[in-house]
Amino acid sequence: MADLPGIVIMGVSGRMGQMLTHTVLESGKARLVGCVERPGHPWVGQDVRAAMGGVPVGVTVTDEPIDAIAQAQAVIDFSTPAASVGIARLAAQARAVHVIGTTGFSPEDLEQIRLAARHAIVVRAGNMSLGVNLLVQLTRRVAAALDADFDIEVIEAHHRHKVDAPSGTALMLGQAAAEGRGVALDEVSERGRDGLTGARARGAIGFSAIRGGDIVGEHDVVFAGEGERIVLRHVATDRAVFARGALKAALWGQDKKPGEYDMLDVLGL
Ligand SMILES: NC(=O)C1=CN([C@@H]2O[C@H](COP(=O)(O)OP(=O)(O)OC[C@H]3O[C@@H](n4cnc5c(N)ncnc54)[C@H](O)[C@@H]3O)[C@@H](O)[C@H]2O)C=CC1
Ligand SMILES: O=C(O)C1=N[C@H](C(=O)O)C[C@H](O)C1
Repeated sequence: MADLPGIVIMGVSGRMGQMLTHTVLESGKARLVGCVERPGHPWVGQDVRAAMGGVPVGVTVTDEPIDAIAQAQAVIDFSTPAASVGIARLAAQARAVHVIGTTGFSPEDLEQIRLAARHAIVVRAGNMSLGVNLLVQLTRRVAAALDADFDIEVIEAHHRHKVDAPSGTALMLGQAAAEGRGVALDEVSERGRDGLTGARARGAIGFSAIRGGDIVGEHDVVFAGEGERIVLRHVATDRAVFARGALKAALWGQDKKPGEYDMLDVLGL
């Protein structure tokens, strides 16, 4: 047991943090060595599983990520962009694999993560599920096979608490569609249509977002032509799919060289 990789979970009280805690504790493949929450959170100072209403496991939630990460081989981080950028620096110093599931990064944030990955193994993906990463590859292939007579739209739906849009997954899918088509996403992306928008631009890749209730995560990539339509769809019904992918990434990263990787690397897709 002592030789299994030690994992720290960032944002442990969150929807993903709690799912990750169960996944790591029950995996038999890794040890839970630390749990981090933001300063002032009521879980800080409590045993993580007791805070979740279960039997204590001997891991106390801390708001001091440095101490936790110093004894870990990997940090699994589904928190906020600001927290993840800070942790990227600490994980790099500690030479711990940093698995980043957080979404909603600005270009400046991504540059900070890229700099940290010069010294550390970073695995970052807007979606860690096997199904979505397969969908990314399918999207790239379909977009490469069709020309701009087929309009591409990415539609996503998430729970009412989600704070960023388009979702990280929608951006991955849009990026794959753009790559398949041989264009730069920034130049063709159409977001937030409202009012007299004018007709759709040929070659645009559109994004729209639904927010409501407890939807875990649903993504459609629509290729709409004259007289026919192809719809590629992924529906997540359980956050365990993201947590399993994140743990897989943490284990996969143990023997890799510093650099920025994604789930396509981890899954070999
Ligand atoms: N890549 C993927 O497969 C997935 C990514 N996500 C992303 O993961 C992120 C988190 O999602 P949820 O768990 O639903 O959100 P959440 O809001 O339930 O959890 C975030 C947690 O991070 C904590 N946090 C904030 N600042 C912190 C700090 N400085 N130090 C430590 N903890 C801190 C919050 O207190 C909260 O408990 C979002 O960006 C979401 O889009 C979510 C699901 C799957
Ligand atoms: O916030 C979420 O919940 C999710 N976020 C990720 C995203 O932004 O795509 C992944 C998943 O869809 C759930």
